[in-house]
Amino acid sequence: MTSPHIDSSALGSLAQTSPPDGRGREVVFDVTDLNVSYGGKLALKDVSLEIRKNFVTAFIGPSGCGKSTFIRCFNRMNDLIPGAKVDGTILYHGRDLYASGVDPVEVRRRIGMVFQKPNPFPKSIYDNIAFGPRVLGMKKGLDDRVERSLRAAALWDEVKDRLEDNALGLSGGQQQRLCIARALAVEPDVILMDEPASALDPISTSRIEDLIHELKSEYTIVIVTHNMQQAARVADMTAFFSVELREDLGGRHGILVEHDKTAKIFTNPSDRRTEDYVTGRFG
Ligand SMILES: Nc1ncnc2c1ncn2[C@@H]1O[C@H](COP(=O)(O)OP(=O)(O)OP(=O)(O)O)[C@@H](O)[C@H]1O
Repeated sequence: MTSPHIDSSALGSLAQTSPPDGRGREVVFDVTDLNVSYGGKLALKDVSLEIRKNFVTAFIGPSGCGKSTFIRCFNRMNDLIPGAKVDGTILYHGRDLYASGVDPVEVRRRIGMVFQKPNPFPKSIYDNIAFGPRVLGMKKGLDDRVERSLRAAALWDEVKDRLEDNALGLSGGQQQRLCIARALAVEPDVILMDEPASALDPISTSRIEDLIHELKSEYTIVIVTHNMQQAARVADMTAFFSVELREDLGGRHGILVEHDKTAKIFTNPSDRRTEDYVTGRFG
C-alpha cells in the first residue's frame, strides 16, 4: 500500500536508504508506561518506546493526540506547566530522568528544544548564541563557539558580517536556524523539535529539513510534525499517535499506536489505524 498523501519521490529515496530499525544502536531514551495528565485529566496513556542514537524520530498523529505533551517529557518541560503530572519511567542513557536529584536545568542543557515559533531573545545575533554558554560558565573560546554553532546551523554565511545586529531583524527561517544554533551552542546530546518548520515558507522549511539531515550524524533528533511528507523525508523512525475515547477514563486521551521504521509506517503499517491515517481516510 502506498499513501496518496506522500510524495513518491520522498518515499523512493527513503526506500533506497531505508535504515535498519536501529536494533544494536545505543538507546538514548527508554520510555516505559508513561502517562501524562493536566489537572487530573489524562492526556497521554501508557506510552512505551525506545529512541535510538543518531536517528531522527518523528511523532505524527491527529491534533490533540499528545505529540507536544510527549516531546516535552524528554527534557522535563512539563515541569514548568502547572497541573501537569508525569507518571511512568523515562530512562536517558539508562538514568531515570525524573529521579530526585536530577537537575532539570542540566537535563535541558543536554536535551535542547526548538519550538514551533522561532523565539530569539531581543538581543544581538552573537548574544543569542552566547547566552547559554555564558550562563553555564562556558566562556572560554566564546567567539569560536558562536561561529561553530552558527556554521552547524547553516546560518554563518548569512550573518557573519552582522553579528551585532538584533536577531529580531532576521527572517523567520533565519530566526529558526538561529534558535537551532542557540540550542547547539551548549553542546547538547539530543535536539527536540516541536513543529520546527510549520510557521515557515517552503524554502525555509526545506533548509530546516536539510539541516536535520546534517545534524543527525552528531545528534539524536526527535521531531513533532503535522506534515506527513516531512516525516517521510526526514525521519528514520516514526511513531504514530492517535486519540482514544474512553468514558471510564474521563474522555479523550492520546495513545501510541505504532512505532517503526518510517518506510514501514508509510507503506506497510502493522495497524489499521495507522493505515487509515497515512492514507488520509482519517485525521
Ligand atoms: N498546558 C496544558 N494545559 C492543559 N491541557 C493541555 C496542555 N497542553 C496540552 N493539553 C491537553 O493535552 C492534550 C494533548 O495536547 P497536545 O498539545 O500534547 O497534543 P498535540 O498532538 O501536540 O496537538 P496539536 O497537533 O494540535 O499540537 C489535549 O487534550 C490538550 O488540550
